[in-house]
Amino acid sequence: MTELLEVSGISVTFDGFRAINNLSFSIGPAELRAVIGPNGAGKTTFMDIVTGKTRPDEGRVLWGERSIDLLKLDEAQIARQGIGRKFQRPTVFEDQTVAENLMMALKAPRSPWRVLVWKPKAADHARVAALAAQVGLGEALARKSGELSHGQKQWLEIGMLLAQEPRLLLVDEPAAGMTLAEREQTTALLVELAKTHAVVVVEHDMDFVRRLNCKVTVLHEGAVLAEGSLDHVTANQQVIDVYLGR
Ligand SMILES: Nc1ncnc2c1ncn2[C@@H]1O[C@H](COP(=O)(O)OP(=O)(O)OP(=O)(O)O)[C@@H](O)[C@H]1O
Repeated sequence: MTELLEVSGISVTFDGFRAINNLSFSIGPAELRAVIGPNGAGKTTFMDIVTGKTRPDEGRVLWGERSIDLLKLDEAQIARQGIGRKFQRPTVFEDQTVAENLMMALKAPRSPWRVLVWKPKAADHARVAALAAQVGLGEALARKSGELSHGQKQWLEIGMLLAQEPRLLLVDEPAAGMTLAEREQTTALLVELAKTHAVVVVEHDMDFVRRLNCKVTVLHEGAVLAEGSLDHVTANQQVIDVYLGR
């Protein structure tokens, strides 16, 4: 398949409530996509399904050139396939420096006994410096993460995700709580990343979505209500009724 991720006809019911209802979604290997929709539309549940946290009752989730069936894999296996998720609240280790946080996130040996004896090599330090530069923290390598601004912590976390070499990044409300300057830098970072990755951004801030200048998927009641450019979806009367016009 030419898409990196292809989700078709998924549904999930919680205690009789259909949170996802015959949802289909696909994204290419170098594509930026914004997912918007009212509270309870199913955005989080959709990401939970892609990352293996929630199992759909029906439907398919296929991944990569070999159309791997992600529904057969557990969360850790899906992450290893190259799917990274960034939650809204940053979870960096505040007592560690930027460099230390990035080093911990590198694709180093993970078996318990090897981790104990693992010593970063010159190439690992170079990779950490490159990751920091990529997310705009090149000058902040030695700073304690707890001292960073909210926006910088978000970028550090994106850097830690990138350290795992994902092909798809799922990013939840990256602009929340950011200053205008930080939002602009975040836009530039996501646009740049999407030249070489699939990037799905869940966001409520419509100004931020407009600046992303990408295809938009509108979810409502667990299904795709509209898809296309932001101008296209915001002209859709149903989208206005259920989301924009509130
Ligand atoms: N584990 C669960 N058990 C029961 N209901 C759930 C569960 N998870 C989600 N839901 C329900 O499914 C619906 C979709 O929720 P979801 O969190 O995916 O929406 P969302 O679009 O992410 O909303 P928001 O913008 O508020 O984050 C909601 O009505 C929610 O209450």
